[in-house]
Amino acid sequence: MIEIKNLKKIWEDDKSSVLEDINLTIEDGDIYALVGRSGAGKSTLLRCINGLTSYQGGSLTVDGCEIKDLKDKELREFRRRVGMIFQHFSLLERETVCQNIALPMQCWKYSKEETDKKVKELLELVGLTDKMNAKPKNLSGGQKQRVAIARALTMDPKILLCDEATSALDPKTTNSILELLLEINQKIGITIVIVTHQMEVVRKACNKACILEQGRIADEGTVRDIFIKQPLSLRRLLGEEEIHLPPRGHNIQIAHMVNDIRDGELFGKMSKELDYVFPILDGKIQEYQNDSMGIFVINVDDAHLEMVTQYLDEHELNWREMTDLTDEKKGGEA
Ligand SMILES: Nc1ncnc2c1ncn2[C@@H]1O[C@H](COP(=O)(O)OP(=O)(O)OP(=O)(O)O)[C@@H](O)[C@H]1O
Repeated sequence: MIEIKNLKKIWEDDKSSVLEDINLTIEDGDIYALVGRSGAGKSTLLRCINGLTSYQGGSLTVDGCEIKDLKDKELREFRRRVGMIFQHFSLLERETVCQNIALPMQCWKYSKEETDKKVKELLELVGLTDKMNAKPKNLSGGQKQRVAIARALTMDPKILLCDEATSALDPKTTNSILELLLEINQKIGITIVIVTHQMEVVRKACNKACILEQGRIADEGTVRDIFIKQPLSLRRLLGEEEIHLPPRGHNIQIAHMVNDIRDGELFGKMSKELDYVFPILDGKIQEYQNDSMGIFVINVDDAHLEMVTQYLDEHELNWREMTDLTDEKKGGEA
């Protein structure tokens, strides 16, 4: 378990604060997303977790062990158990796939026999057995990331840190890498922490997330709750300011998990029961780990606002009025 309490980090050079009062818990087996705008402090927080950068206040423990108290040798030992992958894969171009994967075991002086056995297992896990003798320059981006994942798993880490690991990949390849990460998470129970700016990565792969804004946690919780409640921080991140809505009436956004809708077609039923026809301005279904979420925007006139919002509350549907990003009515918090 990774426990972070009141964490504070200041850059030494200019004494600027980059992380302030960070509190979060990442349970064993979580796939946890750290999201936020560029410069919010995501990579810095990730680097605090594996001791690549220090922190000045608060506490960061991994399985009860305070990272900033670790001496050099202990820190090296700790890092063996934390794998890391990056956006640009960081492979050695002159070495083959096999040699790249074997690298950490060679550094730690494992026997050739043990190394070969492990590399073979990992090649199978990441689906690259047929590319074992290829050089990175002859691999696609997705294949390179598979090699990097295999290399990160050689020392049987308990934690895998992913820093924008799918940002350089096309959507289809991103999906295949996410499927691999989910498979690894389920097969070996590894905890995965993902820094990303890709919301589809958060929705498809992660069970929990934290939104960082200027070095502070703006929102934190299960991915399902964050996306269904659509907090201000998420909308700022999604750039909702740019959506143009009708100036008349009330634009109500409704979010629900598809599995939660038991009574068939939601809006037809609502319109019939309320005897009120309203326009649906926008609607999309987004894929989540084990479900899909419907997000719709309807426009309601003044006279029917109370009736509609009461209906939504009674049916425990998450809704909010899309006014501006700071002042809004909200329901469905239950
Ligand atoms: N060594 C450093 N010294 C001083 N400031 C730094 C240093 N490294 C990073 N920063 C600053 O700290 C802030 C957070 O950086 P960080 O890389 O953690 O952000 P991020 O959320 O990961 O951003 P991005 O999504 O662009 O990678 C930024 O303002 C950055 O300029």
